[in-house]
Amino acid sequence: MPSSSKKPKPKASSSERVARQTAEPIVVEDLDEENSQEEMKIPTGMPLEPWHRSPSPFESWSDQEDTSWGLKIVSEEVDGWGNVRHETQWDGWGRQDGTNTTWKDEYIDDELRVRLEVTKPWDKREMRRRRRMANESRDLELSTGVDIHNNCTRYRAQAYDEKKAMVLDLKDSFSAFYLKAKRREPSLLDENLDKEIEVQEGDARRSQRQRKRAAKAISSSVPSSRAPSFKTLSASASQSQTRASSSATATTMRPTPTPSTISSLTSISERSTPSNHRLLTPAASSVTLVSASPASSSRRSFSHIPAGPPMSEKARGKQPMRSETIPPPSPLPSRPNGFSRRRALAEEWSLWGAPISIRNDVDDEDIPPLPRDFEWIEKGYQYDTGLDYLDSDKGFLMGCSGHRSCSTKAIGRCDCQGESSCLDPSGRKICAYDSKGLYKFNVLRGVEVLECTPNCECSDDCPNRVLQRQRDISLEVFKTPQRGWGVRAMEMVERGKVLGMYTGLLIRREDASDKMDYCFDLDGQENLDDDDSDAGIGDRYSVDSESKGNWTRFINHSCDPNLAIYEVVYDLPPGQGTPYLAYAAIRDIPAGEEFTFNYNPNIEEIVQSAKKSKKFKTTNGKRIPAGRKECHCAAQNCRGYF
Ligand SMILES: C[S@@+](CC[C@H](N)C(=O)[O-])C[C@H]1O[C@@H](n2cnc3c(N)ncnc32)[C@H](O)[C@@H]1O
Repeated sequence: MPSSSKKPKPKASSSERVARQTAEPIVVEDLDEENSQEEMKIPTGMPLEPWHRSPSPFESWSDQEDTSWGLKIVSEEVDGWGNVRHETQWDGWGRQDGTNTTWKDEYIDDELRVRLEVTKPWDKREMRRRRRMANESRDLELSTGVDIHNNCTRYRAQAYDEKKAMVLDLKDSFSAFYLKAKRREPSLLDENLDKEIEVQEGDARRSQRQRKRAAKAISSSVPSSRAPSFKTLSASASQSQTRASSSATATTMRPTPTPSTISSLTSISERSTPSNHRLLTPAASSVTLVSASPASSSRRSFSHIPAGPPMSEKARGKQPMRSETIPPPSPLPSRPNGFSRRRALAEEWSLWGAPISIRNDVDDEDIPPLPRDFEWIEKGYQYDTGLDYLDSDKGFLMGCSGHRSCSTKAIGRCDCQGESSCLDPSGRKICAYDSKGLYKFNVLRGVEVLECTPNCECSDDCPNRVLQRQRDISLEVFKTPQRGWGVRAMEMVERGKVLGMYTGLLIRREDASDKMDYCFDLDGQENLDDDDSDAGIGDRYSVDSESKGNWTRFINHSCDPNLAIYEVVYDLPPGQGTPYLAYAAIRDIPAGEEFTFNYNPNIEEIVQSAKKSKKFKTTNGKRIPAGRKECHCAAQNCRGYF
């Protein structure tokens, strides 16, 4: 439906502007004129003029500034640089010749740099069209008879990406199924196999439709044009409905305490003991989360959020290979009026596992300051330009034959542990987890833990699949007085509990700088040191979670941490320098205690080298090594910097 907008004054087209700015104006000829053919002839022997696009005919407007017009976008044009112009139809307006459209550069809010509400009907229609195109055929058209400009329009390029992602989705589910089926019954007739594969692919499509419906439910129930449009919402890979529904049941069955039972997290944390596992549900915390002036603060924070495209094909491609380990987002219940920005964000973050809530008792900041295109990645990496090859073919990963070989005691017998360097003192391969899935802290720093891979035949509850499991601890992202936002659990966490992984954009080490607050080198250290002698050497990588990541990006540093980091691989090859960074509880952590880890395990070396080179700076009267930050962890053994 057309939305209302201010006056239809079309701006001069870009070529028109060029014509106006050049000292020697380009003569604009009306091609409908009878003699236009004469004008266009290029005299032989003359050098060719640079190519100029024919400018739109000049139109003058004498509209009142405050006139509102209904408008409808009817087509768009994308140039080779991706700039978009919309053809717009204005209600009750037309030229004498019967035409009633104008061309306008992309409808963008100059201040917020987001597409305006008026483009929504058009964007939706285009998306439906692209999806139809992607669904109609699974062929990938690599070259066409049409010219390169048409081939590169947004319409075609996005349809191509979506189609590719869909094919990859199906391919993954197909090969996983095929491997399993073949191992289960090698003599399975091809005919039967074909039938089962059809069913499998049908399931993948069905779950894709369900995901889209879930994402639609979210976007349509947020009552603002600048509603968050977090791309991963509709971007999950094909996933098992069975697990999804069982996890949804678990969540809804939890008791919801009343506000009086959760008056303060601190008091709960004081009351909690390892034998007293208390659980706070985010439903309860959200009751108390409304800030002093919800309307104004939520409006302010909305300005960070674009009404951008609703999904990222890249994100979809990067969902974990073992699709069963993460359930698809389930449709959310309908929300009351006045639904807050904070709750919307918390609900989105909660789609991937146990609930996450957001709380601020310190000031009136509504939500953590996120880049407006922030994208949630619960597990895995996205790859920076040129690094896609690291996300290699899963077919090369080792696989075990399941049965009892994955027992935590006899892990050495597992075929997938061929390359494992997790060894006991006598050189035998050992499992990094106990039978409850708790990390045993028996692995040397830098040694990668090899969990079972997508090619293993064992089930999802295999004791050697831990980091890849769905997150089951409910969390709270909360504002601290001196360390910005932090994160804590809403329930007691047992020693060895594996909480999750650091996710984000995988970049080359040399592209990481000390300015990047959310960047961690893939050796478990925050990247703070510009003079890092490792930088640029060999295949070393870092993970940047500034604009893509999950709750772990909120974990602050402490000189007396309660979490440790270790390295894990399961759907990427071991030894290529791209392990996942897993967080495990070093000790029992009471509900409400902030999660922290040591950003600089090798701080001693850093201090020694600062002493040698005499590189120190003074911050708030404290003398700290250059490149370090002042620490406010408040631990008894705090060094004062990290
Ligand atoms: C990965 S982020 C952690 C989340 C961050 N607090 C936020 O609000 O998004 C790292 C940044 O948090 C802050 N930070 C973390 N630990 C801190 C500490 N112990 N003392 C002071 N600031 C800290 C620093 O600004 C650091 O660069």
